[in-house]
Amino acid sequence: MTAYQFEIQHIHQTFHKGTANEHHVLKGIDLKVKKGDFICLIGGNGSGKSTLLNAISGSFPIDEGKLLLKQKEIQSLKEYQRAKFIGRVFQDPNLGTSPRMTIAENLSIAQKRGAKRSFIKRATSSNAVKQFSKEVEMLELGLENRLNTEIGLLSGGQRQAITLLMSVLQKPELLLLDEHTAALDPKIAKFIMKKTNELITKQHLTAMMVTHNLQDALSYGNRLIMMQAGKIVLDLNQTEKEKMTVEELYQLFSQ
Ligand SMILES: Nc1ncnc2c1ncn2[C@@H]1O[C@H](COP(=O)(O)OP(=O)(O)OP(=O)(O)O)[C@@H](O)[C@H]1O
Repeated sequence: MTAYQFEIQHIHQTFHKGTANEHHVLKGIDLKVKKGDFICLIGGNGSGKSTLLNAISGSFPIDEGKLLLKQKEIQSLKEYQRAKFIGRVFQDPNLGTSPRMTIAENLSIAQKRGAKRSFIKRATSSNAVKQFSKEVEMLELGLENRLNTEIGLLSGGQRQAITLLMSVLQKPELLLLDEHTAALDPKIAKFIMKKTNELITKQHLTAMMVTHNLQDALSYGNRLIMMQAGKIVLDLNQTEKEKMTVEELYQLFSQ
């Protein structure tokens, strides 16, 4: 029997239950994810992609179903508890970092999640800085020389690169990327996508990435999932993905 890294078992989610605005957004989602799977998740506006990632990370308690991470049920855990093993990057580069803290301090928070601030200060003044410097260097943005710069002074692209690094610093059991390049200019978006792929492959991370870029969805990862109206309607493996063209995928998307 395959031991999956992550399993979604029959998730349902309805918002505004019992009111005129009742909306059944996730309609019985099932998914088995192997360790090292890098899944691209596509689907039209409002199909439920972000809601699915929110359900996984614990933004709200799910109505029905189970979430199993390495065979342990996590659906009852609070969002902050899941954050210890689930990394997340959002579309907005302003989310996920503390703007008034330096790059080093932000990285320190990511590394010592849950530690007291005094500990974070000590960590940034010790060998940790050297280690951060090495990690930041791989982003190839020259930010290793600006570790004491406040995050709020960085450009959106630089900030998103740091957020990405922070999300993988503790080697998450599952990494969730929600259109994390969508707010960036095309050049930096391409660069961040390349770095994302490098980080995921190098660390053999298990990841789910929401994207509206069909080319990225075909180029990256080993599996492609499409959602429509709260259901998974397409699930392609690596071989099927390699055979598919953007035009063919677009046709399926538009059905
Ligand atoms: N917390 C919430 N309360 C009420 N409705 C919600 C909530 N979260 C999501 N929805 C609704 O669920 C539906 C699906 O939204 P979701 O953001 O998951 O779609 P999506 O596939 O990520 O879309 P997009 O591509 O536009 O980001 C939408 O109609 C949205 O308004």
